[in-house]
Order: sequence, then structure tokens, then C-alpha cells
Amino acid sequence: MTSSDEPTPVEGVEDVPADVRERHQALAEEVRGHQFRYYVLDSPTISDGEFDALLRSLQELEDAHPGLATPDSPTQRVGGTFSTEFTAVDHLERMLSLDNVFDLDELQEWFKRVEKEVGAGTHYLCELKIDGLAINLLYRDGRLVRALTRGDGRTGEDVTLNVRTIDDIPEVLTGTDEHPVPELVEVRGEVFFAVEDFLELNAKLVEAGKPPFANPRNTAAGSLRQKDPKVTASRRLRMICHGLGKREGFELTRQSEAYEALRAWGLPVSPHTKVVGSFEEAREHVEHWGAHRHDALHEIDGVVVKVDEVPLQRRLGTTSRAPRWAIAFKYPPEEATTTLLDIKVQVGRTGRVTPFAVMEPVKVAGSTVARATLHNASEVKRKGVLIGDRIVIRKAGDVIPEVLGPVIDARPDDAREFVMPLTCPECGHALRPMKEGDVDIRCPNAARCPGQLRERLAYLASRSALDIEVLGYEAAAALVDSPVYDDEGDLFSLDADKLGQVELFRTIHGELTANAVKLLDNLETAKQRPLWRVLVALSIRHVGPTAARALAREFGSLEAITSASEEALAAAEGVGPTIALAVREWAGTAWRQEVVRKWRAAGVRMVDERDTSVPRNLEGLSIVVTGSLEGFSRDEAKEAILARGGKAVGSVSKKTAFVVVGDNPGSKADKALQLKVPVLDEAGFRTLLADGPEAATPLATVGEPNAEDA
Ligand SMILES: NC(=O)c1ccc[n+]([C@@H]2O[C@H](COP(=O)([O-])OP(=O)(O)OC[C@H]3O[C@@H](n4cnc5c(N)ncnc54)[C@H](O)[C@@H]3O)[C@@H](O)[C@H]2O)c1
Ligand SMILES: [Zn+2]
Repeated sequence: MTSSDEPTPVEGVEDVPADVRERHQALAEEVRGHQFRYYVLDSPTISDGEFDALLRSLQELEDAHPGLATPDSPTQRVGGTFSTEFTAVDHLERMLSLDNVFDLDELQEWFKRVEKEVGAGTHYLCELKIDGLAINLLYRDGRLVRALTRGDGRTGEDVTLNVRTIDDIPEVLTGTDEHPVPELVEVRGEVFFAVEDFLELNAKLVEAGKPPFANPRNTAAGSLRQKDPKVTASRRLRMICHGLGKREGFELTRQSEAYEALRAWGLPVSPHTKVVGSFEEAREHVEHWGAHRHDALHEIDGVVVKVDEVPLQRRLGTTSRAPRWAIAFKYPPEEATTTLLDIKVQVGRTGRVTPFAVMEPVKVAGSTVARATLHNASEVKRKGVLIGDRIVIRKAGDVIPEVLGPVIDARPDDAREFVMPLTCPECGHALRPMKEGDVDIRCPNAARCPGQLRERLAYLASRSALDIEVLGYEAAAALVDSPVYDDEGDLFSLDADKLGQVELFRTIHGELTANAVKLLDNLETAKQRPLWRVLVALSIRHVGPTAARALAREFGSLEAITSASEEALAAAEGVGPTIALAVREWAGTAWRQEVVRKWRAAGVRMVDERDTSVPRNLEGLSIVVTGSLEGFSRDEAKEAILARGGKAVGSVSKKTAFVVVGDNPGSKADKALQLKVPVLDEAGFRTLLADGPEAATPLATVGEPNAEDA
């Protein structure tokens, strides 16, 4: 939003064409409506990204027709108002909003404008933009006397009683020699939910059969703005300071200094602020936090850059809605609203039929999303979404998109409930639970259902199975649809001639594509993979990489696994009854054994040569690896333990023999100390692998067992 820096409009409202004026007025009304829903009701019907886009359109209209930018336009005001539920009280000094930029070019423009005004050599404070709600705390002689929401910037809502329930906010300020308690100060900051606390709150709600909250920001706003402070007290709200308003009895020259003072007084400030000297450095901060968006305690929607020198802040001044000395860089929003056009079902690798949302394509977290899984029919019920609803979806980074729930207030009259189909959408077989008591329904046509064939083939080629690089989802679909592939049994007998019959693998001149040639090569390599990968590729129920490794380690060949009794399988280390039963079922299915026969004939290796150079010196020991090791990836450390007969386990218990601790180990290391489990560093781990448990010296001395234990 840049227009506020431009000269006073010469054009009056009356000069603007009537149709543009009407459009502007309608848009401004729409924006005000959303502001009311957001700030007063804590229940928006559109996402923040969509709201920002609306406000931007309004701004663009005003840029083209400056006469429209009257003082009552939402672009010229601090967005928000107050409800009658609370007493309205004026701030001593106005609380402003922030101007936004949405890309680095715009951010650089802002730096240029600032430097033009105040010269080079300015310092900039880079901070995280906490996605919460603004609060204004008034301390007189070090005592908290009042807490107000931002409201319209001049007048806020008195939420003092509620704020007193927040642990982070001191009733009485402490002081130091350097930073004595001031006579009067307005402290500005953000009240928010830590992501972890928010998830915990939601888990509890779901457990109690209640609908979960949509996101931490609106939940924090709703929790703070409760009529009954007891409700607020029951929610774990937090606060971080990011500015000052009116102050008496002290002076400051830098904003960063203000944070030191706030800290000295006992107020919470962010550990993630940084003073920089240039746009380049600010850009690094922006890029770093763009990539680590979920590493902070709270959600962030951007980075705020502020001129650090207070006299320069004064010189730059403010517009009617925001300081000119600060700017918010906003990341692409992770939530969006869209229309749920339909709910369809897809067939998975094991025949499980899962519903998924078909949505009007919408941009979220930088990519366009049109589908999202809904997991199962009861999940659709639990989320309460109807076909035709406006829905809120979320996509955080690389995570798959998720439907959060419907916007009930925007539900159309003809919205209808989803009904799970009775037959497979791929092959028409009647769907049913495979066992009594199963919640999932499946397509029983495992051998020939095109959906299952396609999913199994794509899975078989994935990194956790045979790792056949060029065989992705598209290639899998093409093969399954072609006459040369009936099932997995045909995979290793594919040759140039057969691939030539698949359109995807043929150029327009009728030759094999480069990918086809590569696929044949990949298949040769795949034949030599270790046994556990072959087991994963066979899609035996419950046999993922971990179980496959256990089976391979205990039995050594596919032959031995196929002929082992259920008891022998169940008794094997790391296998157990569920997997044993699944293996026997698999071994008893004719078409599946036919696949094995064909693979064997094609030369797929189905025996592990036991590496006798590796000692079996960790037999029966449970070992936890936590944090990152320099010389081992997660998988390598695991393999090394398994190869020696040990168990690589995920959580620390009294039964754990050793905890290996790398960099940034987290809570597992603490747990080890607490339970007095021996802790090894990387060097100790190497000794353990080479020479066994007796040789490894723990880092922390294990306490002598006390008298009662002895
Ligand atoms: N979905 C909707 O219908 C709807 C409606 C209205 C507003 N909104 C959303 O609300 C926000 C607009 O509100 P806004 O006017 O508060 O503007 P803003 O979010 O762009 O930024 C201003 C606010 O940022 C906060 N902030 C967080 N960290 C800060 C830091 N380190 N330093 C300084 N300030 C910091 C302050 O409280 C300040 O008031 C936008 O994200 C907008 O999308 C959504
Ligand atoms: Zn089917």
C-alpha cells in the first residue's frame, strides 16, 4: 500500500465516474464486513490472503482515482472496531497497523524510500510478524492498570481482567539500575497461542467430541475476548512485546534498546529479532524465516522490518493507518477458502477406498491446489463438510493440503451430504470391509483392480521400495492401462519391444523415449536390491520398510519367509502376530505367488548374502539414536544397529540399552538422563558398533543404584 506516500489528491470524489465510485463503495463495504467478522466476531468467512487481496484491489482503485481515498476508506484506517461486550477505552497514543509488501522488489522499494528520506547508515530491526492479536498494556509506576485490544486504533476494548490471567504478562514490572521502572508506559505486543498448545487444545476438544478450532490466531482472539475471564484463564495464551506507545520518565534512542528495557522489566520479548544495516541483510532474514516458518513457537505470517533509530522514526512519521518507518513482508498465505465441488473416492494400494475433496482450484502456500484427501467417511462426518460448502483449506510448506472445515455462515441451501459409494470406482466390484470390525471398506479385487495395480506399481518403484527412478505415477498409470502389463509379475520381463507398445514410451517417430531406455536400465539395477526392498515391493499388508528389514534379517531369503509357519514368523524378533498372519495370507494367495515365481525367473535377487564381516554384537539390545550425527544418516545408523542384531527404537524407556546423542538432540536425551539410560556420543556409538556394549563408555555417568534398588 503505497498511495499514502503520494501527494494529496487533487481529484475530488465527484470527479470519479459513477460506475467506479459504485464499485469502490461496494468493495469498501465488503471489506468492512470482513473486518467486523474478523475483529469483532472472531469468525472470518474468508482467508487472510483473500482479505489482503480485497484490500489491495481497493487500494488499486484508489491509486487510479485518488479522489476515492477519503478518510473513511478502509485503506486509510486501522482495520477493526470494538464490540459492546467490552468497555471502550481510548489508547493514550494511537495504535497503528502496518503497511504490507508481498515480494522482495516491493521490500527493496521501501528501503529506497526510507533511505531517500533519512539517508544511508540507518539500522533496521528485523522481527517475526507474530500471527496473533495486538494488545496494549498500560503500566503506571510499574503496575499493570489496563489492557486494551487495538480496536480502531484510537479506542480499544478493555480486556484487563482477561489479560491478568496470562502468565507471560507481569502484574508488576521489575527494574534494574540501567533500566529502572518507568512512571508510565504503554507496552504493545501480540497475544497468541503457541502452535503446540493450540494442537493440544484441539486434541482435547476432539477427544471430548467437540469440534476443533480452525487456527491459532482466531482461537487466541476468541479466547482473549471472553466475557468470563475464567474461560480465558483455561486457555494457555502467551504474549510477546513488539513496541511501545506513550511513555513518561524515560527516553530511548533505538527500538532495539526498548526491547532490552522491556526484558529488564520482566516482559517477554522475541529471541528472533536482529538488527541489520542493509536491504541485503534484511532479505536474508526474510528468506531464512520463509524456509523456517514453522520453527518458531508461534505462527508467523511474515517479517516486520523497522527503522531502529527512534529520532529517524519520528522524522519518517506515520500515515493515518501505519508508520512509515516500518513495513511488513508477508509470506504466501497457508490457508485459503474455496468451494468444495465434490467428494470423490479413490482406491489405494491395499484396496482401501478413501474419499477426497475436489475443489475449485485455489492458490495456497505458493501452489495451486484442487484436491485434498479426506481419509475416510467418518473423517468427512467429523469435519462436517457438505458438498457445495465454502471450505477452509491449509497447506503448510511441503505438507499435503488438508481440509480444515466448512465456513458454516456461508453454507448454500443446496449443500448436500457425501454418501460413500457401494462399488469400486475403478473396477465396479462391491466394496466391503475385509474383516469383521474393519472401519475401512475395500475393493476386494486385489489382483485386477486397475486402481490397486497402479498404486502398487507406483509404490513398488518408490524410494522406500525398489527405487526405480523413472517409474513415477504417470508411468505406472500408463503401464497398467497398456496391454503389456497385467500385474507386477510382468514388470521384470518388460523389454524394448513391449515398452514400444506403450504410448507414453514412444516418440512421435515410433522410437523408444529416453525414459523408456532408462527404465530398462533401472529395472536391471532393481533386480539386485537387498531382500527387504523386494519384500516392500511385494505390497504384503503391514510389511513396510521396518517389518521388511526384520523379516529379511531373521529369515535371510524369500524362500524361508514363504515357507515359515505362522508361529515361526510371529516368534521372530521385530515381526509379531499381525505381520505373521499377513505374510501367511500373502503366501497362500495363488496370484501373488505367481508374481514371485516370475520375478525369480527374471533374475530378481531374493536372498541376502549375510555380511560376515559385521559382528552380531548388539543382539537383543534396544538403541535410540536422537539428534543428527555427522558420519551417519538416520537410515545408516539404523542399518548399522540392525545389521548387528540390535533394535533401533524410537522412544526411550527403562528397557533402552543406549541412547546415542547427536547435535540438537531434544527431549529424548533428557529422558535418558532421567531414566539413567547410558548416553553415547558419536565416538561412543562407533565403539559400540565395533566392539560391543562392554567397550562403549557412556558420556554421563550412570548413577549408582540406590539402596532400595540394590
Ligand atoms: N480473513 C478476514 O476476513 C480478515 C479480515 C480482516 C483482517 N484480516 C487479517 O488481519 C490482518 C490485518 O490486520 P492488521 O491491520 O492488524 O494488519 P497486519 O496484520 O498487516 O499487521 C499489523 C499488526 O501486526 C502485528 N504484529 C505482529 N508482529 C509484529 C511485530 N513484530 N512488530 C509490529 N507489529 C507486529 C501488530 O499487532 C500489528 O497491529 C491481516 O493479516 C488480514 O489478512 C483478515
Ligand atoms: Zn476396484
